[in-house]
Amino acid sequence: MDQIKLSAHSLNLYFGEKQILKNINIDFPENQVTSLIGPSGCGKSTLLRCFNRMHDLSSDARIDGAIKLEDLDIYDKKNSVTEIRKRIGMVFQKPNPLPKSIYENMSYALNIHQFPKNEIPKLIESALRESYLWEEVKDELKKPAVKLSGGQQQRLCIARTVVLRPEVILMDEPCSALDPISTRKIEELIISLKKDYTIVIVTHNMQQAQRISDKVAFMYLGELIEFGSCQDVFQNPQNELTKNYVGGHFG
Ligand SMILES: Nc1ncnc2c1ncn2[C@@H]1O[C@H](COP(=O)(O)OP(=O)(O)OP(=O)(O)O)[C@@H](O)[C@H]1O
Repeated sequence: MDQIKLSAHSLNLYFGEKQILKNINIDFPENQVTSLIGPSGCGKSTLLRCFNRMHDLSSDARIDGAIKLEDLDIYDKKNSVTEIRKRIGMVFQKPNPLPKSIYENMSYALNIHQFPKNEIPKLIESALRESYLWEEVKDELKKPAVKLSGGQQQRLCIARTVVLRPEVILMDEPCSALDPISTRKIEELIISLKKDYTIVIVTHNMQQAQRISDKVAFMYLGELIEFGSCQDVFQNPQNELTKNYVGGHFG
C-alpha cells in the first residue's frame, strides 16, 4: 500500500466568478513522482500552486476544500506559509536564481530559517552533490549564478530547494526552457531525488511523463479525469478523454 504524503480533498478554486478547479480529490504517494498532465489551460499549474499556498497573494483567488501534508492542514491560518514552504518546496518553469553568487543562492534560505552558521557549508555541499551540480561548481562558488548555463541554473534552483530538506518538491514544467541534454540530466535528477522526497511535476511532454512518473494525473477543464500508475494511464486509460489525450489526438 502506498503511504500518502500530500492530498487534496474536495478542492475548488475560483478566480473571481470563474471556477478553475472543480472538486479535485487526489492522493500523492510518498517517495514517488506524480505527473500532472492535460491540455493547456486545464488547471495543472493552478492546482500545483495550491499545494504551497502560492495563491495567497492573489486577491481574486478563492479556495475551498482541504489540502493536507500528512495530517497538517495547509490552509489552517495558524500554520505559517514560510514553514509550509520549507516543507513543500517549489521549482519553477524558468530557472530563477537570485542575482547573487552560487553560494549565496544556496545560503539564502538557510539563513532565513536560522540554520546554525557552522553547518551551512556542509549542507550546501551536500545539496549541490545531491543535485548533480557540485563537481561543476565546487571551484567557483563565488561566481554569479546567472552566469551558469540554463540547465545548471535549474539544477541550482533544485539544489536550493533540496537544501532545506523539504518533504515535497513541486515542479512546474522545470525543463521547458532547457535543451534535450539538460532536460535528460534533470529527469535523471528527479528520479534520484524521489528516494528522499515526494515529487509532483507539471509537464506537457508525454515522453517525459512516461520516463519519470510513477503515477500520472490527467486533468481536463479543471477536473481530475483519471489518476493511476504511469503504465495504466498511458497503456490502458479508462476514460475516453484520457485515451484521446495520451494518444495525441488533442492538447
Ligand atoms: N491569476 C489568474 N487570474 C485569473 N485566471 C487565471 C489566473 N491564473 C490562471 N488563470 C486561468 O486559469 C486557467 C488554468 O490555468 P493554468 O495555468 O492552471 O493551466 P495549465 O493547465 O497549467 O496550462 P498550461 O499548460 O498552458 O500552463 C486558465 O483558464 C487561466 O487563464
